[in-house]
Amino acid sequence: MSEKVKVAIVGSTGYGGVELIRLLASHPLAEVTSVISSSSAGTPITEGYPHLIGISEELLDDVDPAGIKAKADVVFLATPAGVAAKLAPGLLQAGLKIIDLSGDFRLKQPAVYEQWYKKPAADEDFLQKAVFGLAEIYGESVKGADFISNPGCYPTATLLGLVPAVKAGLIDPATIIIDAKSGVSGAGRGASLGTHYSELNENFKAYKLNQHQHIPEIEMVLSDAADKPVISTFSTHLVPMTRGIMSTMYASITSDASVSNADFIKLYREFYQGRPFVRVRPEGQLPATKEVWGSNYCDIGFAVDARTGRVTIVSVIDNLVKGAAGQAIQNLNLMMGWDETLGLQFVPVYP
Ligand SMILES: NC(=O)C1=CN([C@@H]2O[C@H](COP(=O)(O)OP(=O)(O)OC[C@H]3O[C@@H](n4cnc5c(N)ncnc54)[C@H](OP(=O)(O)O)[C@@H]3O)[C@@H](O)[C@H]2O)C=CC1
Ligand SMILES: CC(=O)N[C@@H](CCC(=O)OP(=O)(O)O)C(=O)O
Repeated sequence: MSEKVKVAIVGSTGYGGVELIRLLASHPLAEVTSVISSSSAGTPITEGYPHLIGISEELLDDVDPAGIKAKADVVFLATPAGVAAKLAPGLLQAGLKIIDLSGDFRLKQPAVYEQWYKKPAADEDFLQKAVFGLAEIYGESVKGADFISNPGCYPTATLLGLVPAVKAGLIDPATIIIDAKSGVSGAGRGASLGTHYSELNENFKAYKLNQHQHIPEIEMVLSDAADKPVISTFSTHLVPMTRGIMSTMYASITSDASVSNADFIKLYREFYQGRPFVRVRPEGQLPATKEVWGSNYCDIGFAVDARTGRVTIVSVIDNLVKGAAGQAIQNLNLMMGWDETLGLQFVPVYP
């Protein structure tokens, strides 16, 4: 029996971090050997997260590259924007493999990162080294990579819903409008005015319109798929629920001939053949967030409107699983040359 790969998590006390602990607890080939905190080293993680009693009893470790290397082979960075940019070079130099869940290494041009994230970008050499880990689109470059940048939650739902149609030229990329909604865990565990109960409950609000930091990430991949520059409108909304993202996307169909839902379904099923985490819904069935809750699935459905010549594409994920920790473990599996479904073969929690 081979030894398990040892994994450390920086930012383990955040929502992405505890979701990694939850999922890795049943991974057959990986084990969490260090949970790390910049503010609570020396205390048990179960103090803040009693649901982990009996699962993660280790005391929280300091953020120290040499100490991490002594305990682990791979490190997940589940930290706020700006932290991984500073930490990753030292961790790579210490010989660790990295999977970064933040936005710090997704955009390849420092000026673009600084424009949208309003923070200094990572060193350009390291930006170029990091592989963008959207496995269903860039799987070949993810396999065996040492440094993976996990895609954002909204871009994951959005890009899996759009790339096949853009690549095939079935929709006009210039007409794409993306209307996305997220549950509040997408904002992390920290309390804020906009996310506390009385601001959120029985409320539904748009935020960061035309300013969201995921806009350049979405445009980067759409431009790659279209093989020409694409810009699009991307609007985000906060929904009073804990988990889930729904991306509803509108675009004009390019073909003069009548294109049907069945044509989209066929195209997407062929595109995602052999990709276990994308489920293309049958004719007339649109996915809902609860149908992927707690799972690594992205479910996609279509509604072609012959009257307007447009298609509406609906794509849903659980932001903490396929949008963060689950996708990061999928990337760990590919990094290590394992089956990409290891430790992720669970059924959505329903109802
Ligand atoms: N929530 C989601 O659905 C998704 C989140 N992401 C991204 O993943 C990352 C983590 O998100 P999330 O877990 O929600 O965020 P949280 O705010 O819940 O957690 C972030 C954690 O980072 C740690 N941290 C803060 N500052 C530092 C620092 N200077 N050095 C080391 N650790 C630090 C904190 O723990 P401590 O004080 O103990 O160190 C904190 O618990 C973010 O970049 C986020 O944008 C990506 C996709 C989806
Ligand atoms: C609901 C909510 O607030 N969601 C966050 C998602 C942040 C995120 O995941 O940020 P990075 O991918 O850039 O790390 C937001 O819209 O900013």
